[in-house]
Amino acid sequence: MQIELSAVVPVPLRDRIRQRPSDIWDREVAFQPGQFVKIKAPSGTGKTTLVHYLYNIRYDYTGTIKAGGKPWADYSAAQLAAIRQDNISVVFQDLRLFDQLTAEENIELKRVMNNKPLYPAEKIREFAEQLGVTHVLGQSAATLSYGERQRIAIIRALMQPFQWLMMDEPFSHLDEGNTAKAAKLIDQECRARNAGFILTDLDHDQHFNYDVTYQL
Ligand SMILES: Nc1ncnc2c1ncn2[C@@H]1O[C@H](COP(=O)(O)OP(=O)(O)OP(=O)(O)O)[C@@H](O)[C@H]1O
Repeated sequence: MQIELSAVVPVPLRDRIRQRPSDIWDREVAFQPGQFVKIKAPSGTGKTTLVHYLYNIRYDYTGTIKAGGKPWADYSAAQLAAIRQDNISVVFQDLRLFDQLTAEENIELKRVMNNKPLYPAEKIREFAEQLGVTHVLGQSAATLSYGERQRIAIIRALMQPFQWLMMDEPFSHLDEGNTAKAAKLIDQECRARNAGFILTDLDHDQHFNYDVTYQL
C-alpha cells in the first residue's frame, strides 16, 4: 500500500512551516511499499502530528493524504478499522498502554484482536526475551519504567499483521544495547513481511538501513 502526501500543511503550524525548508510539509511525497523511511526533525516541528495524520487520527491539515491510491477521507469507518487491524501498525510517542492491564495483557489484547491471530501466544515471551522484558510481563503497565513501556509497546505493535509499521521516537528511553536489540527485532519482522517502516526521530541514526531520509 503506497502512502502519498500532496501539499500537506498542518493548520496550527502553517506560519512556522513557511520559515524553514521541509521535505514533507507542502510537498509531493510518496512512501513506497516496503521502503524503510526515516523522518528526522528537531523537537516541535511536527513529528507526532505527522504520524497522527498518516494513521488518520488527526485531520487538521490542508492538502491530501492517500493510502492505496485513495484519500483517507474516502474510506468508511469500517474500512479504516480493517486497515488499522491488518495493514498499519503504530507505536505512538506516548505509547498508549493500558495502565490497568499488565504488560502481557497489553500485548495479548493486540494479538487476539484479529480473528486469526498472526502469532501464537508463545511469541510474546519469545519477543520479550529478545528485548529483556520477560521479568516485567506480569507487572501492571502503570508500574513500568518508560524504557520498559517502550519495549512492551514495540512488541505489541509486532503482534498484528501490517504492511506499514510507524514508530514515533520509539527508542528515546532505551540505552544503546537495548536499542540495538529492538532495532534488530523490528528489522527482522518488517523484512519477513515485506513491510515498510517509518521512523521519526530527532537526529540521524544507524539503527536501520534506510532507503530514504526526509527532513521534516
Ligand atoms: N492542535 C494544536 N494547536 C496548536 N498547536 C499545536 C497543536 N498540535 C500541535 N501543536 C504544536 O505543533 C508543534 C508540533 O507538535 P508535535 O507534537 O507534532 O511535535 P514533535 O515534532 O513531535 O515534537 P517532540 O519531538 O517534542 O515530540 C508543537 O509546537 C505543538 O505545540
